[in-house]
Amino acid sequence: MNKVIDIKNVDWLRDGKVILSDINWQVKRGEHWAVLGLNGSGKTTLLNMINGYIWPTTGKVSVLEQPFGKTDIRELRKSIGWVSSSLQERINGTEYGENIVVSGKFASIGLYEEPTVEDYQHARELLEQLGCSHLAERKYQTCSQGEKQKILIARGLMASPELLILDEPTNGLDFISREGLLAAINQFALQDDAPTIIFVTHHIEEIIPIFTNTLLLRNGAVFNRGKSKDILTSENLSHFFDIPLDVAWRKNRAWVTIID
Ligand SMILES: Nc1ncnc2c1ncn2[C@@H]1O[C@H](COP(=O)(O)OP(=O)(O)OP(=O)(O)O)[C@@H](O)[C@H]1O
Repeated sequence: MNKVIDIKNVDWLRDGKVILSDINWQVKRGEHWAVLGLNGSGKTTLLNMINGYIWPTTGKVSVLEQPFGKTDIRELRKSIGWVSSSLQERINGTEYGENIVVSGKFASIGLYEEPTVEDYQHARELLEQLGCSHLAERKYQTCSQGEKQKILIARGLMASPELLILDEPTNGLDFISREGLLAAINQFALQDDAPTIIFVTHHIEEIIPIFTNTLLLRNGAVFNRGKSKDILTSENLSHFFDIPLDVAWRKNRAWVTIID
């Protein structure tokens, strides 16, 4: 399978207002993308569409080569892992880390089906890959924000998805925890069997090297998309944010300063 996401000429209108406008975006297997945009630029709306929660007003959407309109969206969702802050709010705090991870297999919040010994083994392997095996036996409510995010990412990986969407996973993290989480994501993404990752952020410096490609969204439209090295330049981002910016690349990441 080559095209993980294929969005063609998509508009989405609500209450007479254009929320997404002429979106064209293709994600191929082997690529990992960052999606960058200010508040209200349409990032969540776009993710809702990729997950089949909303339908394009015009245009075509195909995910994992399943054209919307001709596919069972609920079946398709089993191949998509989605980690968002709204998920975080729905987790039962008294539940243990490994149970939360295992629940990802059933796409449920609690455990309604009986997991197997292999499921628990897989959950522990995922926690280990994210550098947090010790959280398996910890109650969720006793975990730090960064630890909670790692548990939720492991949960998102439990069903071995082909596409993993991380919607602002660093929200609420201090900079040390944030770097820890980004390092874990980077390392995980380098594995051969890693899913395609879409990483939504407000922060340019969070676009770590595995995010080879970047989509810039502004006012519900694609401002620019392509190789992160070409997209994250002083000139481009100054136009994008409409403010003079200087971008310095350090350790394969773009760091931004506002020029006064
Ligand atoms: N169901 C809806 N009905 C009307 N307007 C909507 C609806 N969903 C989103 N919008 C509007 O569409 C715009 C884009 O919203 P969206 O949540 O996609 O932005 P975002 O980039 O995810 O923002 P943030 O970074 O703040 O999460 C906003 O102006 C929002 O108010």
